[in-house]
Amino acid sequence: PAIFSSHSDNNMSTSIGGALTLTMMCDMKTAPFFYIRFTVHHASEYRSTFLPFTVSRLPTYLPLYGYSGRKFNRTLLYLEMSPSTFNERFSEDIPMSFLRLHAPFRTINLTKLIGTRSLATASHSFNSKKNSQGNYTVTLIPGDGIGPEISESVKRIYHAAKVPIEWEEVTVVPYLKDGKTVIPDAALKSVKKNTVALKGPLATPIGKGHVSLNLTLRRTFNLFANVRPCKSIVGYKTVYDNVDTVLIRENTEGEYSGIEHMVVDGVVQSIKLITKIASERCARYAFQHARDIGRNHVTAVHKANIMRMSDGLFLDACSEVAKDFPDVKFDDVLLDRACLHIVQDPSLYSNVVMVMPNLYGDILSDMCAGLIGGLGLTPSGNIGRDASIFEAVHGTAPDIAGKDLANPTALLLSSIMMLRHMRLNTYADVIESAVLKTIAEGKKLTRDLGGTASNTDFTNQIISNLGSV
Ligand SMILES: NC(=O)C1=CN([C@@H]2O[C@H](COP(=O)(O)OP(=O)(O)OC[C@H]3O[C@@H](n4cnc5c(N)ncnc54)[C@H](O)[C@@H]3O)[C@@H](O)[C@H]2O)C=CC1
Ligand SMILES: O=C(O)CCC(=O)C(=O)O
Repeated sequence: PAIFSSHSDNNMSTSIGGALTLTMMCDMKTAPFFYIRFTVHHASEYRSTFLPFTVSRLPTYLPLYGYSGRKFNRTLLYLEMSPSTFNERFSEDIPMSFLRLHAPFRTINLTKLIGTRSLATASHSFNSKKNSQGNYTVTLIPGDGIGPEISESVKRIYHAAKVPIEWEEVTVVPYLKDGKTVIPDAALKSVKKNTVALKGPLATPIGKGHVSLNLTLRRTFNLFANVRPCKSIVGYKTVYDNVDTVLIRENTEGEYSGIEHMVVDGVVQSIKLITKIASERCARYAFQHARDIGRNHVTAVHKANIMRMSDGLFLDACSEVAKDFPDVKFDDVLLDRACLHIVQDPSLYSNVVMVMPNLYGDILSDMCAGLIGGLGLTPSGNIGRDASIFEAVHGTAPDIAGKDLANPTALLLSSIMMLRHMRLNTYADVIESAVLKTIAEGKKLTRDLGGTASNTDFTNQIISNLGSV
């Protein structure tokens, strides 16, 4: 059962089996040693308890003497409670609104709660049941921009291939609840119930407006590992014909933690939050995935030479997890060097699973997509404990939206990852063969692949190439 019911970005949202972390802005009045009292005010009861948070000061202390004629003594504190303590202390539902934090000895003044988050510790495996018609129900989020067009293409191909899936279509539009942008309840309920979703891209306004609902979904459902494979398509000629990279991106924190604030006018601070627990579970997934796909080599990609503490922690976590996988070779490489190597000779990474912090995975996967023919071709799976959501690497492509020009391959290949996750391997194989054959034939290619076909023409060609299941 969920402990905190709210799923909004700035609220506590965690569940048994998770850990709880809090990040807060504080005015450091005296020494940075203090206890935090954590109280639960419930309609029927009042409880007050000291909780064994581990408190650490992030290296973000900014003594801005003379900068604007004032001295700033503000710092960010990061608190973490281990999963075992969390589980020991909590075994019931407690709504967020009943939680209060206190600093009892007035040594510290909590000025602002910037972010709270929870961490899942194990990955979800698919165990849903078929409905009375013999189909699995899967949530479909068509999304924005080209999303509805490419989703329609997937639906048509699935219908033609008689895949035993019934789509439960939900929209994800931002709406305000208690002053915060949240995802509609119907969408959350559907993903929670079905535990598997296929998602089109969602647009995020730049520099203003609502927060990314893509990131909100990943955090809400603890989608802690983002698997991004990228493979040259036989018969489709690019500069490289030997790309076969597999990248696992930490999906819930790092540079995408969404913890940003203005220190003073003209000075903005953005926190790259790296935790041992999130790094370890991502690394564990990467090692397990390497075993599952028959690669006996994991490489951590990082910049621990510069970000010694944050990337250093990520790297240490990977090295620690490596000890549990003695059959899998482990090494590491600096991100810039990895980029150089991949564009010079992608085959260097064709027997490896790369694992890396969030931002690096976002950028490196687009770079790999460019090597095989573009973003129209690369799929991904967001793997979590509470659910798994499959989506293309690309965005909403506003430049071609509504024109029937989009290439549906990336979403289709994401759906094929989803079918394998659901153990519907035969259907996955049939659809994959049809899409790869269509591209290799080159008769009906979308414009991003150098052809003149519309999405509809391309989809029709895939359908005509479907073998019998
Ligand atoms: N996971 C998600 O939902 C993601 C959402 N976005 C959002 O998407 C919006 C647009 O972002 P952009 O930077 O323009 O990136 P984009 O990936 O939407 O487009 C980049 C370029 O690739 C092309 N492209 C992308 N997908 C294609 C496809 N299936 N077929 C043919 N061409 C394709 C576009 O036409 C464009 O020229 C933004 O609001 C961004 O925040 C971006 C990346 C991921
Ligand atoms: O959320 C967005 O709009 C962009 C997200 C993105 O590029 C990603 O993390 O895959």
